Amino acid sequence: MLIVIEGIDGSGKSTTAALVAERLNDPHGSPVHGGKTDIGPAGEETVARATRLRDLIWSTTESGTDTFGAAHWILLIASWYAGLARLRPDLAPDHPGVCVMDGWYYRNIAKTVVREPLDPRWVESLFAPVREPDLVVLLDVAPEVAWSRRAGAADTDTAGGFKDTEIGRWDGFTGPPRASFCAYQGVIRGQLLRMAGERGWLVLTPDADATPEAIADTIAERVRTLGGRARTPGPSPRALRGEATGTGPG
Ligand SMILES: Nc1ncnc2c1ncn2[C@@H]1O[C@H](COP(=O)(O)OP(=O)(O)OP(=O)(O)O)[C@@H](O)[C@H]1O
Ligand SMILES: Cc1cn([C@H]2C[C@H](O)[C@@H](COP(=O)(O)O)O2)c(=O)[nH]c1=O
Repeated sequence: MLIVIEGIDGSGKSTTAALVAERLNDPHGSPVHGGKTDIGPAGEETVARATRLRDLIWSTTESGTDTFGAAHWILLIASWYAGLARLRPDLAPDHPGVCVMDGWYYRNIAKTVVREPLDPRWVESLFAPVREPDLVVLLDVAPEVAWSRRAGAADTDTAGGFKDTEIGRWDGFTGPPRASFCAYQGVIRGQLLRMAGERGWLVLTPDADATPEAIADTIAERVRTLGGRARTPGPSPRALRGEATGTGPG
């Protein structure tokens, strides 16, 4: 079973995903908590190739503007996910265990269609080889909340821990870092909510003071409810996800 925690930058995806994995029992072994950049077990040559691609996407120094363009980036990212689907046994469609991923490619699609007027159907089609999760949980956190957690509430003039791309510098947002982050991430949040509606994700809108543990408890409970049914013939995982759409703690 593949569970994905999605949300804007800094919304708490990795914190929550780790806690959800801790809370789930799995007869096939311990639930795995993973990140999209984890390669998994592989030979030296494969690891070297994957590392080069990963660094090209996530570890290269990004200048203040996007030199290469949204199509370039999304093609690289689609290439990463196509390979990952084959490298990571826990992401294989027939893997019996539970994997909780912090983030998937959805945020990349959102950023791409915000950046340039590319055909959204073409952008989405690039990810056709990638496994569809059994459940996607959108942590619908306000950008102001995400900013204050990471950068500090009073810190408006420095970028805190956020990258230029997260502050919207590639997307024409030029103001002080906090204002730019909130404006840009507000647009991305809107795109993610649109995708949630179209794809039947579970949308959680936690109170700003909801603890990660409380949020993880809610998600784990929802997964337990879905888990048994998702493995039995009958309603498709998509139908089950649609059934689960709603709001959560807070
Ligand atoms: N419910 C919460 N309440 C308070 N702080 C939280 C909560 N969830 C996460 N945090 C804190 O917010 C910050 C960002 O969380 P985290 O790194 O999990 O977000 P993320 O969505 O994975 O970020 P990124 O998009 O950069 O990968 C961290 O400092 C984390 O400890
Ligand atoms: C299309 C597009 C791509 N990127 C690129 C540049 C960054 O290296 C990574 C960041 O990905 P993450 O999953 O959000 O960490 O993707 C981007 O930042 N914005 C875009 O619109």
